[in-house]
Amino acid sequence: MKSTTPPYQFVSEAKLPTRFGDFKIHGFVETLSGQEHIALSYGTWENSDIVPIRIHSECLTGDALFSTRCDCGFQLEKALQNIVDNGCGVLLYLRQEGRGIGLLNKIKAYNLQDEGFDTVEANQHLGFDADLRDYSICKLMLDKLGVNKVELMTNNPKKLAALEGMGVNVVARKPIDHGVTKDNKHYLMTKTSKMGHTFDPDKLK
Ligand SMILES: Nc1nc2c(ncn2[C@@H]2O[C@H](COP(=O)(O)OP(=O)(O)OP(=O)(O)O)[C@@H](O)[C@H]2O)c(=O)[nH]1
Repeated sequence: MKSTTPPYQFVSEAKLPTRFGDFKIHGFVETLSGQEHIALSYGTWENSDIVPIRIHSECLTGDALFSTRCDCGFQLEKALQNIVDNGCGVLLYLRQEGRGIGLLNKIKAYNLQDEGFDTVEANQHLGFDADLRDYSICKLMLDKLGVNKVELMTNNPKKLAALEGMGVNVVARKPIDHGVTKDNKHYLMTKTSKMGHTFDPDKLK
């Protein structure tokens, strides 16, 4: 009999105290590619509760190196703070750097943006679609954590559609239009005009 390998697997979990509060970290892997992803959880909930969650795509430059040319690091901090303030919640941290093109390609895209391309044109000039991300692992992560109903922190309607397409009950969207800097304003305006992001226009003036 042929055995079917699941596309994603849970691997392990542990305590993760942070500057924001005491989280747990849960590790997952894409079976075929070996790509690793993590979830952070805070507090407890019942199956029927609405749990605030953020799906955050890896951004080494913004999340770990304090870059101000995107809003990623600011959003990551805001999401963790929101979760702690709420008393419970989940952050899915997906290792899909550079909207899926990888770190070094993102640096190439930044190089093109330094020359005047916008974030979408730069990807396309390198031969990539504007956004290559796949959210299908989120379902396993949320199932493993016992999350059925969510309030999603995002400005990106594609994340909402992806979750709903997998059968996750998205009860509400919480905007996370946070972290506008002089260095990322043009980037955020491009995401709004070309990638369908919703962003409070007053914050981009
Ligand atoms: N290719 C490319 N990727 C970028 C650029 N700037 C940031 N990124 C990546 O874009 C992704 C942003 O992820 P998120 O903040 O989770 O997603 P988002 O689409 O902005 O949606 P929300 O923040 O949820 O509203 C990360 O993977 C970053 O590394 C860029 O100029 N080019």
